[in-house]
Amino acid sequence: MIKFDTSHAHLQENIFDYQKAVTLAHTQLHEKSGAGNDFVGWVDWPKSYDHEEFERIKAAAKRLEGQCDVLLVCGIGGSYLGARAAIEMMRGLYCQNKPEVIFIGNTFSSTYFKQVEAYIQDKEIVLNVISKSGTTTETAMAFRMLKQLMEKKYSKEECQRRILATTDKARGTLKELADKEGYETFVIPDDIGGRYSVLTAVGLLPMALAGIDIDAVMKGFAQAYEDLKNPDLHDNPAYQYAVARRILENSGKDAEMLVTYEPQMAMIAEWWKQLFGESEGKEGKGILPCSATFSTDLHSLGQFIQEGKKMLYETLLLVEAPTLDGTFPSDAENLDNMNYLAGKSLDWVNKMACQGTLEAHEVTGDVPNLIITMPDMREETFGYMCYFFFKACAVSVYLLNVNPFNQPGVEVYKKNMFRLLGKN
Ligand SMILES: O=P(O)(O)OC[C@H]1O[C@](O)(CO)[C@@H](O)[C@@H]1O
Repeated sequence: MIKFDTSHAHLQENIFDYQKAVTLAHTQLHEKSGAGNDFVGWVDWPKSYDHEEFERIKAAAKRLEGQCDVLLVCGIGGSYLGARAAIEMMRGLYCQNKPEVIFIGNTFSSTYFKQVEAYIQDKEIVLNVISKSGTTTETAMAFRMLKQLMEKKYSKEECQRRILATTDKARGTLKELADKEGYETFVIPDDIGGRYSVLTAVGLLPMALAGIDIDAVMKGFAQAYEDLKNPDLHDNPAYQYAVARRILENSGKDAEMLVTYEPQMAMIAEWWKQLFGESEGKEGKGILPCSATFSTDLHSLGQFIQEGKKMLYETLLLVEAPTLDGTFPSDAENLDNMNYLAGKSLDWVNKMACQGTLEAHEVTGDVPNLIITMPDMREETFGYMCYFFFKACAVSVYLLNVNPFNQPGVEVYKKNMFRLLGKN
């Protein structure tokens, strides 16, 4: 379903020379014998996920269908990015179906919170708070304020219907609070870290509440599990991508720019940045993950990519069939001289821009390009793509001799912040 192409990357080593190291990384993942092996629950999740909970997610979505104008999804990092990436990719950015989805609890910005608060005042709302620890400050602050707002607006029983908590199965502040208040709870599994959790309740509940067919998402996820379970590099595009990254790094590329040509995929890039950045960026190692949306950013970052320091390579995340398309109209007067495009499809123009840019960057600019192609931006493809990136990331990071499943560096800012906030 996903195709991977290195023919524009000018790799200076042979991918297949890495077979031994890849087989070892694959075995460590599947046999849970590598670094961070407490957090590899996602590897078998397409098969082993909790089917009973999955049905509860669908039931909650059905129960609340048509009852909210705005779905508030309160979380940060791995408890936020996947759900947003999924919903934006599959629904597009100006979806007219209800509910509107607003993400909150992912910033300390007072203006952001107050504007959302004012915006939802007269709207029917449902709130899904998502936090494994329950103590993440951005999320906990927003949740307290939203909870109070909802308690003013709705009865206790109605709050119990409209507030859903996704958290640890047994412990933690949020689990205790939810049980005490009588909210329905959904589980973030112990052995799946935040950035690998989008196809647990963390992402599936917001997706289902937003009207997305999560059966189809899980079908694509399971398909990827089958397609990518062979360690043979000839048969495994995710592992080819994992190796290509290391080869490009060996040739002096310190940054990987994930490029999409669809604005509704911009959050996929944000999700991908956390996945690779938190998994790989430690012990002074790693490729900096960054992103761009073309052609928009060709009018800003394009200059640097074309002629700036040769420190980066691009990974194009391309889509064969757009969700919607149209035809460019002809104009009798042609005052804007645009008639040369009359009758062409809008997506064809986007594809030609991509082709021209690839040639400009690769050939003239000497910037290697890896190409990942997906058939569309629909449910099955989303599920498939998640597993593709999970496996590619974990194996790529194992090849670097780094634990892909911890994030010790994230705690440093928190310590300083808590000291300044007077938390003991
Ligand atoms: O679900 P929680 O505990 O609120 O954590 C959210 C995010 O915070 C981090 O721990 C980093 O601070 C991420 O790894 C995680 O995805």
